[in-house]
Amino acid sequence: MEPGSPSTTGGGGGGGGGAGAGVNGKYGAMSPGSSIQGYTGLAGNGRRPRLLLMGQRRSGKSSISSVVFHKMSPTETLFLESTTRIQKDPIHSFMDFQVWDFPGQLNFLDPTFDFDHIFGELGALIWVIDAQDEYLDPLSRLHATIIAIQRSYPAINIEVFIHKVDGLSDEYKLDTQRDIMQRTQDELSDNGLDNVQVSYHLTSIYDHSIFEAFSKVIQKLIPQLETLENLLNVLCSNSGIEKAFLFDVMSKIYIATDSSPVDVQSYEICSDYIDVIVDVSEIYGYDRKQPAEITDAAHPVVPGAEDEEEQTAEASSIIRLQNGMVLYLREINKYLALICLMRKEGIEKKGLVDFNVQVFQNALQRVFEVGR
Ligand SMILES: Nc1nc2c(ncn2[C@@H]2O[C@H](COP(=O)(O)OP(=O)(O)OP(=O)(O)O)[C@@H](O)[C@H]2O)c(=O)[nH]1
Repeated sequence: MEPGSPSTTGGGGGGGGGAGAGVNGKYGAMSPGSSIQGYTGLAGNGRRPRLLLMGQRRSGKSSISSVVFHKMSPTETLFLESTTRIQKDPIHSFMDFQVWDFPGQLNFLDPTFDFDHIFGELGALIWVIDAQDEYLDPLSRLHATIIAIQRSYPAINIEVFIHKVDGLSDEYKLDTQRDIMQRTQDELSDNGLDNVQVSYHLTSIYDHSIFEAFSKVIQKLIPQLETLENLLNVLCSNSGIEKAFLFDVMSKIYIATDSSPVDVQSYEICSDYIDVIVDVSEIYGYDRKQPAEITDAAHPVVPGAEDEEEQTAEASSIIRLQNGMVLYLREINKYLALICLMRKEGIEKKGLVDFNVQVFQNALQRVFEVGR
């Protein structure tokens, strides 16, 4: 959370220390050293991955970028004007990357375009197809693009967003996806490209699907992903947590989760929880210094100001749900928050959960430090 997040520590009815049935003896404190096992090393080349948003005119590229990265409400996208030149949007978050939004009418396969300038940085090509519109033409442009870039830039992840599926029945959505996949596979095979990995996502800006799709796209670009998953697995198994997500708060993209399957409802409730926290922060938050600022000689703690502990304490919050589950949120750093879903018995040992989360947080910091 940004400085200004609420000091909701212990809020929402958490911290109950009732009879500890259910978790006794089952979970244990994590040892600080054990949690960074499985660390696999980093690319650490200091480059900013680039996400290229391409597709036909009015397919929804600018809307996607505005909703996910600029918190625009989906209905406001109705008033977006057509993009006339490449929009380069640097995103500063837990990982710096760039989003390039291409005008739909631009023919970047034209030899006058500097291919290397567009595709040279490692990243992802996100091809947006309007599923409510005629898609055969856009699909052949996608095929031509993959064929043109594959040999020179095989490391680019190709992600197809079958977009605007909010207006379609479940059956029609799946039929459309199947058709697009089949046509793409056939076309690539005919061109001798049998092994190209293309991922498909059904998306809409009117629900969580666009955030989930972006989460998957971004995760592929995080060299530490495997380590983060291992850390979350250790945290879950030691703390009675059923599902844990590490979220980038501002974009609501989850950058890692434990290896149990993601069910849409858990993801949605965690994502909604972030909205609640961000809204509360905006109203009741106060300016908190970052730890680096506090120890910085240029910014000494002013006598009489809130004490150092309060200044640096991470925001946290607990919400008990009607179905007996508990949502536990803890700020990890300026950008990231951990959100866990657990049974109410799990939170009866809140001290243990807090301790394990602290160990997880320290390990995470070390992982990112090595990355830098
Ligand atoms: N129903 C529905 N409409 C959407 C969705 N995403 C975008 N739109 C609408 O699609 C229209 C075009 O969106 P834009 O984001 O301007 O499309 P674009 O691809 O950037 O268009 P160009 O800039 O011309 O290339 C807008 O009216 C959006 O409100 C979606 O998920 N569902």
